[in-house]
Amino acid sequence: MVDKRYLFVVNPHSGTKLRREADSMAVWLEQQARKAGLTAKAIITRARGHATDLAAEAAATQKWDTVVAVGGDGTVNEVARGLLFAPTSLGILPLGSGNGLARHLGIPLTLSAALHHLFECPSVVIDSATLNGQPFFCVAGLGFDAYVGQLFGQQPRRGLDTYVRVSMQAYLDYLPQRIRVAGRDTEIFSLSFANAGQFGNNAWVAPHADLTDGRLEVCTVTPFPKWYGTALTFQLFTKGLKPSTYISYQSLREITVETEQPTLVHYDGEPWQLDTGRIEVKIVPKSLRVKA
Ligand SMILES: Nc1ncnc2c1ncn2[C@@H]1O[C@H](COP(=O)(O)OP(=O)(O)OP(=O)(O)O)[C@@H](O)[C@H]1O
Repeated sequence: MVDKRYLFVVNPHSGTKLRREADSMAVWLEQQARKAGLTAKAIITRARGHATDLAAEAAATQKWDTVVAVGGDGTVNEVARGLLFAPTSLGILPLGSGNGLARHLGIPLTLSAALHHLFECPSVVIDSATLNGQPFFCVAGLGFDAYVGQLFGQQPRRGLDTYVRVSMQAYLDYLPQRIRVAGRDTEIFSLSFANAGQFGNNAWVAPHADLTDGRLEVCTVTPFPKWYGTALTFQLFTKGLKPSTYISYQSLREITVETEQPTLVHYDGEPWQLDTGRIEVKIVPKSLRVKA
């Protein structure tokens, strides 16, 4: 059955385009849906968390078949957490900075193609995961990636160019951190919990990740010499990251990590300063219906 009723949730703080064009985007989306013979409403979010309230209400009332996150992975996260275990589907129009989940799912990146795809494609049921109870859908982690997420969140402007600048700056001042996993101490550059394969912008941290296998791909990067940074970056952006002296993978349903101090983590690129040194990450199999 093709979905007929669409609620578009537009985040005016995603990427670079929506900041200027959220109002006209909302009008255009409703028009396009009407032209396609569909029922639709577009709402611009008023604050962080608003998208979750809208999605949760849609799931509870079943007034909408699909709630569409119009934005990046942060918006996808907010909408998706309101739809967990509901018959209502998540849709994605990737207008953020990284768009990791959309890219993993093969959703087109141009607006008109993504909208056409959204109206035509079926839905599939995928896994989600939690980090200390906080749902995530793409990738969560600690170390360098969390530091980049924090610096990025502090920038007045989003977008790919900001990501590149912030990542390079972070690489210069980031210090590795010590963690304990299963009674073993390790020094890490980063530790990533991948439900989907990439952070966004085609940075593939776990090219083999499968959204429907009931597992997380845990990627540990240990501190590496400067010369290896170039090779690592090349592999990351060519989907070629693989086990090496500095990189290892584990395919797990859950993992507990301990840190000496409460640490900074990220979930789907959103920074989060924990108030505990214990990090529990778990897969939640088959928990989200998504149009892809
Ligand atoms: N009305 C709003 N006002 C302020 N912040 C908002 C609002 N609605 C959503 N947000 C927040 O905006 C942030 C950025 O959104 P999002 O992640 O979609 O964009 P992005 O960071 O540019 O893209 P990506 O995550 O793909 O890199 C998220 O943290 C989200 O919670």
